[in-house]
Amino acid sequence: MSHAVTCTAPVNIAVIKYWGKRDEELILPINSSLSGTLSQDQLHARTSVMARADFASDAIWLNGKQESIENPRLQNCLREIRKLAAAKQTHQQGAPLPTDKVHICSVNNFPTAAGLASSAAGYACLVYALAQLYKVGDSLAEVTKLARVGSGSACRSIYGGWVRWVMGEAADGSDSIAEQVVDEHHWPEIEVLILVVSDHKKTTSSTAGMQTTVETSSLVKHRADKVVPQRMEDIQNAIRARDFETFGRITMQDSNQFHAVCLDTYPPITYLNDVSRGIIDMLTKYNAHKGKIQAAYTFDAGPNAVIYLPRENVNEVVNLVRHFFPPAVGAEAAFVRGFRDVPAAPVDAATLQAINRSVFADSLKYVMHTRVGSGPQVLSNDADCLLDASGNPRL
Ligand SMILES: Nc1ncnc2c1ncn2[C@@H]1O[C@H](COP(=O)(O)OP(=O)(O)OP(=O)(O)O)[C@@H](O)[C@H]1O
Ligand SMILES: C[C@@](O)(CCOP(=O)(O)OP(=O)(O)O)CC(=O)O
Repeated sequence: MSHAVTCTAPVNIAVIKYWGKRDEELILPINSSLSGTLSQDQLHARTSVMARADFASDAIWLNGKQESIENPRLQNCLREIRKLAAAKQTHQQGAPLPTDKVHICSVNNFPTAAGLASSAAGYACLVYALAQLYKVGDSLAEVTKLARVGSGSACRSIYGGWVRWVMGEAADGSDSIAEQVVDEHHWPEIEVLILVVSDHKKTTSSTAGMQTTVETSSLVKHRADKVVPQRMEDIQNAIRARDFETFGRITMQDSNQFHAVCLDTYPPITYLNDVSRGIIDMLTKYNAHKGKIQAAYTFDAGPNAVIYLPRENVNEVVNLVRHFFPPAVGAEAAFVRGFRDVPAAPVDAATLQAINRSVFADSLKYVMHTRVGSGPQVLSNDADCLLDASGNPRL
């Protein structure tokens, strides 16, 4: 008898950053964090899981290639989910036995490990699918804890909309969970641009980087204890009130502080490059020229910019990007990709004059235009399964 489930899960991009653990094994953070979940129409992981008593061993295929199942993060997820299934004895309700082996097959519809939060979508998708398979998915709070032991930021991808990860206090991690603040329908005016910077040499992984920060930075303690708690309050109020001015200011300040803390790490960590700094400069001058925040940038552990902005500003900002960070000649057609067309148009001379910076051609790979979207979904059509009847990846 075989059991199989296929799910999709979204990427999330934090506006209050998670950076630093108080427990490496359980993945418990030193501060709470908050993110927007991005639409799965543009970015998602899709994962099929199948359990059978006669599989020789657990196995995983990622983007068409078999990977080691011994990855400790993966092992943590499998162990915790089986523990839960055994405790709840869900096999008596038709779920596989916790001792059955599982085959896992996953694909991302976007580049893996390119700083687009693939690990967040990947682990969220994996544990969400396993939770359905073992029939332990009733409490989403529990599922967020399972995702957390795969990758901290993954716990926020279990919900759509705007999501907070409450750091918790318990040593066993029982209260370190993600919760939805508001769903994806609350603030539909907000859209998202991801400016994918051409240079994708991954410098320092988030896991290693934040460990060195906690060991060496004195600023990070101040950030976690004194700055983030108030920002968490303020940004949640801003989201509830759909107050973009406050939301945008806190988003940019928190990104800036995260990168300041990286620089305060010894040896220092630099994730931003000249293109990233150029984007910050352009948006800072643009916002100043307009006299209010029109678009808010945030950067994770890499040079790519994520811009949260109201729909009414999307055309102008995309055309500013086309002006100051133009694609190579001939690459214009697929430069902006997303859920609707953003027509190329000249930006008015006064705005260009106010920004007054040199053009940085061929510095971006492409711009992904997306929005805030829903949490993980179960795909119930057999044709969506990535594994064939005998548990091998479908070609
Ligand atoms: N669909 C998936 N299923 C399971 N694991 C995945 C999946 N996608 C990515 N991963 C895991 O995440 C790793 C990539 O994570 P990494 O942190 O290097 O990149 P990223 O998540 O794109 O970047 P960042 O976390 O800095 O935004 C992969 O090597 C793999 O172990
Ligand atoms: C900068 C960040 O994107 C860091 C994400 O770190 P990870 O969740 O990738 O780290 P691990 O828990 O070690 O897997 C900020 C954020 O998403 O909050």
